[in-house]
Amino acid sequence: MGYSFNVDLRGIVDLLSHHLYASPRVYVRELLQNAVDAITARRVADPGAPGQVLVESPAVTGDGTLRVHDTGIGLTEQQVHDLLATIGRSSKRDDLGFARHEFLGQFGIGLLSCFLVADEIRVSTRCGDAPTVEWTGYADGRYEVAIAPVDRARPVPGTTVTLVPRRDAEHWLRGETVAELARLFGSMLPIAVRVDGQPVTTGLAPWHRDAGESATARRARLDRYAEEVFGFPPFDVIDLDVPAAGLRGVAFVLPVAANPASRVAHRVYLKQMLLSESIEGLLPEWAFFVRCVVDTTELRPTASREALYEDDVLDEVRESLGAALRGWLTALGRTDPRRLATFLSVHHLGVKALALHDDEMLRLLYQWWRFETNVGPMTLADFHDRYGVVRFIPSVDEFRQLAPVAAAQSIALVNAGYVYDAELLRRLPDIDATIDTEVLTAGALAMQLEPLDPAGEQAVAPFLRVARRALEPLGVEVLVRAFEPASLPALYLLDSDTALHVDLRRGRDEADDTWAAILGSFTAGRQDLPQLVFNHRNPLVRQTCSVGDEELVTLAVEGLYVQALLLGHQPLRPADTAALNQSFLGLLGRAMGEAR
Ligand SMILES: Nc1ncnc2c1ncn2[C@@H]1O[C@H](COP(=O)(O)OP(=O)(O)OP(=O)(O)O)[C@@H](O)[C@H]1O
Repeated sequence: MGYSFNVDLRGIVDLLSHHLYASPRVYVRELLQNAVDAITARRVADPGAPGQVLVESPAVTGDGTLRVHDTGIGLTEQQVHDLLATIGRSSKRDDLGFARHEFLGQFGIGLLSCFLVADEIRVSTRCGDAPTVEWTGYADGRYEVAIAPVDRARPVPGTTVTLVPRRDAEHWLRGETVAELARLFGSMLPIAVRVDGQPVTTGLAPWHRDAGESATARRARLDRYAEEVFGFPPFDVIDLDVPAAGLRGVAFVLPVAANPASRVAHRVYLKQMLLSESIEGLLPEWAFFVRCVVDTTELRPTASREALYEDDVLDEVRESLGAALRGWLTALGRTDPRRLATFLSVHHLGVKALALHDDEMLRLLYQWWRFETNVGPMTLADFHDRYGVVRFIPSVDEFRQLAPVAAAQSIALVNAGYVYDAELLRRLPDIDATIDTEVLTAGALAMQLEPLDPAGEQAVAPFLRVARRALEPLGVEVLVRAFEPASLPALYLLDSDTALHVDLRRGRDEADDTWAAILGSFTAGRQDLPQLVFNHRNPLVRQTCSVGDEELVTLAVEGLYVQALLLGHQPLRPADTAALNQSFLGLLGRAMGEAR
């Protein structure tokens, strides 16, 4: 046997009025919406019918209540029972239960939001020539209906909704508060709304074009709007138009970098009524550098009207708005590259994140973003034109260390150590197969440094022997090469791969047996060591090579080793610090001894 659900009316009213909405202020929106929908409905049959909504605050009514009068279609007694007293019943859906396009409402619960601020809702309504009906609803789910006595019969069709405020909610009904909320939610409505006699609607969207308004004046007006609503003077304003979603609006480009992790909230109107000031997910995630204000006829609200319903139309809107922003960026590159460069200097992180998966954005960066290189700041396009292979180093420290040496060997290098850069450079062949990219490793650079001739090799052999003996305990391989700049005595070379194995080896030596065995399995068979390359063109190194005094050579080698570590921004291990102390104190001792 089948049963129907029972409903606890008080629980449902409480749920729908108190727990669906984030703030009581939405009651003004729901009342305006019902009034506007009623006028729309009346105008379907009678396009010339008056369209006015008048709100009277307690200051005007004088009895502590708030009243909303409209010149809409009104309700018959039967409709009152059917629509006002049945939760979830709405006149704004078609026979199949779909929302009718011309109306703002659809769920049949909006009026209940008035219980957020009121104990009692009274409706006096007249439809056509039918008698005026009075309905009173209470927060506990009871309601009363009666035909109005003659002295309260309405002279013309329309509806008045009266709210009797709850004790602690009177402030929500104050004239200024209601006017402010009516302006916030309804200023764009095409129907005249007055609060205590003052008009609150203009019917104009911020992006409208006044006849005779110049482009500069419109831009100044939009700038003021962005300041007022979003709190910043926009870097640029992008007009948005997605006909398939009945969407119009503008995107304001932030003048300062936004935190990619922060909430990106937009102001969204549905059929000219503000849905929410903080809608997320309207744009693709990467578009964190704009704030939008849009009006749409096709997107669907959730029942609380505080978010957009995730559906295919929203997906398409997201895609179209993303395309509009990308179009703006590429157009800026064509028409005003300097402005694009300024934009990129602020928002490069966002664009780089986008370029990881978007060829067009990668092309834009390739053409216009100036990377740090060891031959000065330069776009990748220029770099490629000048040097062919786009050689880069994926670590800032390594770049700092190798850049001057590479420059002296005429090797041009890009610093790709900042976030996303290395991945973007590796992706360059995706946008142009003729672009070669290559990571410069420390090992490859060492290969470029000129070896000594056989006689030179022989001459430095005693030095090498002493240097190797001094540095072997520190796990460093020693070489002598001749390279520029001659002012650099020694170069410490450690690429990331080797660094990893050096770390693992160190960990293995310091760990207990179990860990040592695990770490050992990673380093097995690898003998990579960092290299210390002495520069035979450096006068001090030449001198050290020719000194017969082994103790002095050892002290000099240790000192030069630690200096090379510091130049390469390498951390000093205890053994390195010990070598530094030994060298410094030893050399001082020798100098003092000689001075005596
Ligand atoms: N001012 C009014 N004039 C005429 N009819 C009204 C008025 N206010 C409410 N109604 C009727 O009461 C019904 C229920 O209103 P309610 O605000 O609860 O829901 P809705 O507007 O249909 O949908 P939503 O929950 O999406 O707002 C409406 O569908 C409408 O038929």
